Amino acid sequence: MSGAVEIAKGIHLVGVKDPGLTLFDDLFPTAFGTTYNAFLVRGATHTALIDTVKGKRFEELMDNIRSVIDPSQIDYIVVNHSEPDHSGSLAKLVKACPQATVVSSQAARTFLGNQIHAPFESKIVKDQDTLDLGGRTLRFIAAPFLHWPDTMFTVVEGEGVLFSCDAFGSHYAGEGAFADEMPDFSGETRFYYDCIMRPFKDRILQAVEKLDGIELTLVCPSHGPVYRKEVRKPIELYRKWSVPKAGGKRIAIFYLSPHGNTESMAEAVARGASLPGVVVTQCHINHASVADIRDLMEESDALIFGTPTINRDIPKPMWDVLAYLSTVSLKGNIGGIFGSYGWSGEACRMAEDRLKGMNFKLPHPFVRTPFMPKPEVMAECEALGRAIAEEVLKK
Ligand SMILES: Cc1cc2nc3c(=O)[nH]c(=O)nc-3n(C[C@H](O)[C@H](O)[C@H](O)COP(=O)(O)O)c2cc1C
Repeated sequence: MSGAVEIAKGIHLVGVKDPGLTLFDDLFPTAFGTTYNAFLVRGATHTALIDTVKGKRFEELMDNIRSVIDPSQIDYIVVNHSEPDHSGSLAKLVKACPQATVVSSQAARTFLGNQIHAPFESKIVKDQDTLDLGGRTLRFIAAPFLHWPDTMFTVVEGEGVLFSCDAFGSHYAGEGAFADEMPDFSGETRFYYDCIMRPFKDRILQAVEKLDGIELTLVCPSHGPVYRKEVRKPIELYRKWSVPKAGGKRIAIFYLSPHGNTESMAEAVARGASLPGVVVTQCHINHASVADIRDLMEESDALIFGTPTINRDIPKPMWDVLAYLSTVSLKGNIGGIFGSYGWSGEACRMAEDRLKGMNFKLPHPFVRTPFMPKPEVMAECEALGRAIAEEVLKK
């Protein structure tokens, strides 16, 4: 239902739209569906297809390609990233175009080998390598971890056409091909960044810097609309969202406390951590938004978690907070744990396992106590806070 659209002379958008999709990757809600963008780039002598579409939509991709050229004329299939929403049609495509060479990073080639258990012609490219299509040259720009280790951008040299893979994308299946033809979808661009790109802020800044010297005319992400006006806008937004906030040393204490005991311990931890030069924030997780919690995680040099034991477990709201750790770009990996319990007290050990699993350094053993903390336990909580603050100040 999508059809091919010529977005520049000899460059066609041949991907497909999926406006009915409500949940992407079984993980992220998509209120406006999505698109799987693929692009046909024709030179005087050779033709390249940039990315494919998800496997179930292969026939529509082929129809779109056929409306422009005979698929047997495709010489190269560039895989900017091997995730199946972009490479899922590759196995069928290499059968349909046996003369085509698959061009990718080494990492993508390895991942494709684990997805397509059949041989295919392959060419590995590195950062800044080029590929001649006859009067038109593709340049490859390594962009690792945007958002998989294999990712690269492809640029049509001298024409400023950037195929940016998942970077700058949006789950938004609007009418037409271009961003300026559609209602404002900037909320979807931000949501996409938060869901997919946010854990890789350092890598984003490195990749965006590589685009600085290129005069861009079109920015073509692999999801959502293509930018032909204000083409630098999504790139500059990525830079803005990824630059670390300036400021002194910060420690955040996340806790919840049905009966107030863990809260008392949190106050003692905060007292201990409040050394000169350290700003301590106590965050009752049920009184903060997810966005606030994730921002606080990213701004803080150390994260301390206070959790009671409920039904022999960490209570779900705290598990959720511990899960956010893998969805943000952490500034530091210093941590601590404390909490009250009644009779079995499993939660602190579980939280410790989670933090160790995330490579956290724990300068002080966790502090836990049955029910109401005694003065000596409060002193231990202060010592925990102080040990963490001292560790933060060393950095
Ligand atoms: C619904 C519920 C279930 C609980 N289950 C456990 C448990 O399995 N093991 C345990 O050691 N304590 C359990 N407790 C006791 C709490 O951990 C204890 O009351 C603790 O002091 C609560 O900390 P808080 O005052 O910070 O809320 C449970 C408490 C509640 C309310």
